[in-house]
Amino acid sequence: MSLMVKICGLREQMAVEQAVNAGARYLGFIFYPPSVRALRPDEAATLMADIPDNVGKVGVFVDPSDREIETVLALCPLDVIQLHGRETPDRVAQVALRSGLQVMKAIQVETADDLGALSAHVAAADMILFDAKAPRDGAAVPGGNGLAFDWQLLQNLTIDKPWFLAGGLNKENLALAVELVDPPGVDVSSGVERWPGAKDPAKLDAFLAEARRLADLHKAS
Ligand SMILES: O=C(O)c1ccccc1N[C@@H]1O[C@H](COP(=O)(O)O)[C@@H](O)[C@H]1O
Repeated sequence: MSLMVKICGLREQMAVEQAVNAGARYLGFIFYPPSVRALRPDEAATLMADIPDNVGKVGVFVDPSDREIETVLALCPLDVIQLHGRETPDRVAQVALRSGLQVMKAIQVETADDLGALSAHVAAADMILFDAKAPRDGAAVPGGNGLAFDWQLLQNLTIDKPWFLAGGLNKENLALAVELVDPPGVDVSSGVERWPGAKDPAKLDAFLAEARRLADLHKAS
């Protein structure tokens, strides 16, 4: 098993370099102004300048207009557009067609009902990401909340596209998550931070080392 790791919500050059050197497969940059991790396109472009081609650059959007996406793409060489709002499968397909990029659709999960539209999203998107539903507080952003959901809901899932488990992951709970869900990829933001928006070098290294350990364990078994 190779476990893909996506580190999301990057804002600092040092953290970008560290994530690349420690084996992250994807790096995520937030283009959603209400988030504490949001970046302007020019700031993100600077952070992306030296990322090697084998590491995917993911732009995270929430119900974006075409114009919002185009404004970011004018400066940022994204590989993947992550849609983390209430986008329908038709909208997902439209974004993929217009941008020519891969699209990762985030599905926010609380109960089995939240997986009802999964097959339509799988058909429309190139990748799927499962995250916890945001708190019902009206001020909450739809992701990056450090909240996990009931991972058992994803057990025995068969999806013929790459997919990621996200939501409240950290070094301590990664082994259990991987054992229960066996995801091809995992995605983390809060769990490798000192405080919202600031990545913690020690937590970042520990998370990526744990992901490598779990992948090696799986290979050896
Ligand atoms: O991180 C954010 O601020 C954010 C804002 C809006 C949409 C998505 C966002 N983040 C995504 O949420 C997952 C899970 O985060 P966490 O590990 O639970 O903190 C994160 O990896 C991003 O893909």
